[in-house]
Amino acid sequence: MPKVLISDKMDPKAAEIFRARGVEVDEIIGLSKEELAEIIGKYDGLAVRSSTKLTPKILESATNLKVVGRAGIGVDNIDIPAASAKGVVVMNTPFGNSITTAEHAIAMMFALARQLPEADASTQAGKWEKSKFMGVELTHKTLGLIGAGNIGSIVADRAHGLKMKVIAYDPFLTEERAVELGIEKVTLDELFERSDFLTLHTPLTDQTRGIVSREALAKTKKGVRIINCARGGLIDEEALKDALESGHVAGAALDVFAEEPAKENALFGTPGLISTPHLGASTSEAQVNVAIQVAEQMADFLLDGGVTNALNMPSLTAEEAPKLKPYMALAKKLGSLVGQLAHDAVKGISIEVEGAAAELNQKPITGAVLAGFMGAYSDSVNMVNAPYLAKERGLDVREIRHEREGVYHTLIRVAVMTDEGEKSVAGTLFGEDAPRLVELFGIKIEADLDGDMLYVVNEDAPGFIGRIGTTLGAAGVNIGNFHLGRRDGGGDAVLLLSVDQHVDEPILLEVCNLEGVKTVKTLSF
Ligand SMILES: NC(=O)c1ccc[n+]([C@@H]2O[C@H](COP(=O)([O-])OP(=O)(O)OC[C@H]3O[C@@H](n4cnc5c(N)ncnc54)[C@H](O)[C@@H]3O)[C@@H](O)[C@H]2O)c1
Ligand SMILES: O=C(O)CC[C@@H](O)C(=O)O
Repeated sequence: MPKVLISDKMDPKAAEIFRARGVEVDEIIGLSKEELAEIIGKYDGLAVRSSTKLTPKILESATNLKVVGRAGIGVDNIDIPAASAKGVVVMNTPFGNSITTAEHAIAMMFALARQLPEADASTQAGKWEKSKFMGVELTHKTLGLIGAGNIGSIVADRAHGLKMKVIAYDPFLTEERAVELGIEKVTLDELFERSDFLTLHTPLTDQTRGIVSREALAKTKKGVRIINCARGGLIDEEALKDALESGHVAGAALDVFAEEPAKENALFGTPGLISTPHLGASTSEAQVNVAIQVAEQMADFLLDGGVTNALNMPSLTAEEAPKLKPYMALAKKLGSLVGQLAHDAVKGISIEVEGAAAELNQKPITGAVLAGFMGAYSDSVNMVNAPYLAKERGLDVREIRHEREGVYHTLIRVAVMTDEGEKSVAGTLFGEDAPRLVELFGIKIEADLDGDMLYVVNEDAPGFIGRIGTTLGAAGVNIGNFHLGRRDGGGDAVLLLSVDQHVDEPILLEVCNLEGVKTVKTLSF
């Protein structure tokens, strides 16, 4: 009988389901990391919320662990690469707490508009300060969403009921989906300039970290009110404190903090701040939903090998898996490349397989492309839910199969349709299993897509490679590999550099300022 440990406070339904399905379960809450490392070796499954940190060190001791289930959305507390390397499947429950979290954001918005916590404290202190707490109405105010995925779109729906005007910045949101949601799609700057209330609903990624920065706050309307029920690192907390103190920001309601548990924080005590201890998902309904889902999914996997909502594993049969594995690795890298490089709203994506790839089940290849593509925008996407999410968001997904064999024995081409037209990338397998990019936006280029990379488009003129090499060298960035491509007949050249470390913003700016540079972007695989 498989054995599961529930190591965070979870609705009793989870344990009930495990037992009913024939899975042995222990519930031990509040273990230190040393205690967890000591006992984890006994378990086949680990069910967590956000308190348990599944680090590489703990995984080292997890000699029997096969699956980790996160009763919730964010998996920041689980080291997924380390779990994958160890062959441990990581699952989450991407939709179970969305309504609850959206409702928390709306509650925070009301609390800010009418200063409810301060008014409550003052009234209970016997002060009856009726004239001190002048509020604002929500009706006809503009609500700016950063991120309009599952939770953001529910917030938009509720805000419409409150007669608010909803605008959103989300690079993944198509015009069609925005129209369907009744949201006006705007640029990030416009969102900062126009919002009376601003609410965040994105995962924490390299692109979203510090998205509400000091510079961004300076662009906001005086008197803006800010709500964050997503992830702490999205806001520069020091800058927010200054903006609250100066009165530029009228109020901020935070459920999440850069460091959690936030027992101390520089923002605490700042006038206009409302805070809750990461309560977004804390309703009995949501906790029942996520507990049931996580227990069912983990029991399915441990008892029957069924895979649902896995973040690091495709749904596959035992025979297909080994053959498909290198093709899926290639597909995911190509999807991730276009996801990271597509700046405009993508309306559709086509996945074309040719040669040996055309003889295989195309669904997992498509799933891998979509997981790679959408993984550039959201951390809760996986092979299983990526096609569903793509459909829900109006992304037109096309699969094309050619039996023919071209220059390469096998080829996968991924094309995205944007307002600016179609852009495509293509890759093959070198040998049996080495994924290799062979074409990028119409330019022939051969590259491994691996680790940290730099994508540069420049004028095809002499001396450029020397200049970029010198600039990166002077900044202490070691180049592992250079891949070059140029458009036939002249014009732009493309450079893909493998670098030994993530290239920070100031260095990126230096590269950007080099003569002849048209575009620079960091990539990560
Ligand atoms: N406070 C809580 O207890 C609580 C509960 C549930 C979820 N969350 C967090 O809320 C966040 C949103 O969850 P969700 O289920 O809506 O996720 P989701 O993946 O459905 O939506 C995220 C959206 O963010 C968009 N996005 C990605 N990068 C962006 C960028 N650079 N700029 C603007 N938008 C960008 C994506 O396109 C997507 O539409 C996650 O961070 C999740 O962990 C918090
Ligand atoms: O489990 C919780 O309480 C928080 C969950 C939330 O942050 C999530 O990402 O699902």
